[in-house]
Amino acid sequence: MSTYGFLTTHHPFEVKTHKLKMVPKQSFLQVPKTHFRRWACSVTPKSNTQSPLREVFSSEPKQPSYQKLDRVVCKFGGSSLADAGRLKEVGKLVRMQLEKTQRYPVVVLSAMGTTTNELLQAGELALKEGIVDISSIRKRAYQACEELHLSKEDLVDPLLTTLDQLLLGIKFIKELSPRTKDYLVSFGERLSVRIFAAYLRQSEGLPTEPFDAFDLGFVTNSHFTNADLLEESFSRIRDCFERLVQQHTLAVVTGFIAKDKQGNITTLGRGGSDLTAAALGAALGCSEVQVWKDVDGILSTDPRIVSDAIPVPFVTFQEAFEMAYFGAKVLHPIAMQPAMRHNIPIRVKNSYNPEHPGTVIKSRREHPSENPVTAISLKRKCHLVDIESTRMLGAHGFLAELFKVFGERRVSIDVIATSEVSVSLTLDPKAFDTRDKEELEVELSKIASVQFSGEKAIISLVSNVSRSTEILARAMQVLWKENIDVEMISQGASKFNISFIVEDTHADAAVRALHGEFFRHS
Ligand SMILES: Nc1ncnc2c1ncn2[C@@H]1O[C@H](COP(=O)(O)OP(=O)(O)O)[C@@H](O)[C@H]1O
Ligand SMILES: N[C@@H](CC(=O)OP(=O)(O)O)C(=O)O
Repeated sequence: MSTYGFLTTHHPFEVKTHKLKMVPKQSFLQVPKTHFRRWACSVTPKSNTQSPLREVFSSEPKQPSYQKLDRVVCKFGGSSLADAGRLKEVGKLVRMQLEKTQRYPVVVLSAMGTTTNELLQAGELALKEGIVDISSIRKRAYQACEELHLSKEDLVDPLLTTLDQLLLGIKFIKELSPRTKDYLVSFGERLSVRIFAAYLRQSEGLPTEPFDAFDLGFVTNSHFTNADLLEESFSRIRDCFERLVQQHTLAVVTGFIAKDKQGNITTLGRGGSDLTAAALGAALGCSEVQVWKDVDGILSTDPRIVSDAIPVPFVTFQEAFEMAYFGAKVLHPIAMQPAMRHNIPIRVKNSYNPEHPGTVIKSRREHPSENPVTAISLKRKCHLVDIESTRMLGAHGFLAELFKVFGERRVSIDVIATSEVSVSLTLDPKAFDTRDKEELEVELSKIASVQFSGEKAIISLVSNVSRSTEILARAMQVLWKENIDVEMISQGASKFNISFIVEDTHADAAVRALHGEFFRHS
């Protein structure tokens, strides 16, 4: 076999033609044929797609029509806010920013430490065991208040009492809907901004005010647990900021949460505070959005797999998006969207090592990178679905019907490989539940024979795809030596990504081997 076509897609798309790309034979000569089983075809993003990403990644950056604020947005995630000691450190970083720019930054906070997970666990416990227990959340909030010399009665008790009542409600009604989950997890961010703003005001003497993002114009649709920010949010945020936040006020805003048009609290998906920060930066025309984490910026791969992963000084918005979408937990995938549209750089910094320059994310690379691979990301526990048409449909009709089934259930496809009548694709198990899976199986089996297999991993090389021959040859050599079978291979329509599907049990070894190959001399 000497011709192959490749693609990746996660946008809504239409299939145009099976445009196969020639790949020189010699690049695969040393790799046994059995090494790959699935190949991908070329898919073109649909021009009238509703996807917000489509608009972002196809359009030129817009210049804000309003006056640029020389303010920066500083977002601190849960890993930077584990306890009172960390809140003090973050306070120093905020002061440093103020001294540097002589302007108050806009601060965005996530929930402290692992509060969001604990809130979700408390919800499950109330639902399944009828036990209402917020002790870990109360303990963290009380300890922070005590160590920062703040009054817990005024600051956190009202919220904790409401949280207790909510869990009692879950216990008795025996229901924990996505809407209730969003209300439940919102307590994490609402607690942290109140504590931190009070600390900055009381101990640092700064004119600080806490704000819930929904009071500052953040409005979403009603897709609870993973809501989309509505376009009108941007003008609303500007208006609310002008009305509610004085020039001499340091606003501390909740990340992650918003409200829908009916007034229900919604959330922007796990890790969504990054998006809150980017949206604020875009709406207010800030000069930079800083995202403070517990690592020295975006690293060449997940440091929990490769302990000597190295910081990547520069990535483009598209590269950062590909990384985040394909599993790099460091940034929320959609966070790049507003920043890119308004051409606002995002800087990823380490709150534990503030001197380190971190990573800058911008529109364009000034100098081409020497390394063909920018970073490697990993998305685990994916489903691989093999679908073969059982009807006499042409490729267009078959694929159209197929994608309608996924589209109607809002299940997005990560990686796909097609021939005229058979398709292999991967699905993120977090994007659908057992009922969705059953429904998908029923609907798909009306037009095709379907086989789901779980426990697969997508390894993505975020890379310069114009060097794909070299990248593929080197990657395949390495995986072959490690005896790792590649079940599917796909080259991004975006031109920034080459993905391999392997057994989940081989994922760590594959990432280590690939990292060794592409970052050995860095
Ligand atoms: N490529 C990567 N670069 C940096 N960090 C990564 C990468 N992949 C995974 N991570 C993980 O992401 C974590 C930071 O993201 P997260 O915990 O969401 O931060 P925060 O809670 O501060 O927003 C790091 O501690 C690291 O373990
Ligand atoms: N607290 C939310 C939102 C968030 O963005 O968190 P973090 O910044 O810690 O990833 C979560 O845990 O998902």
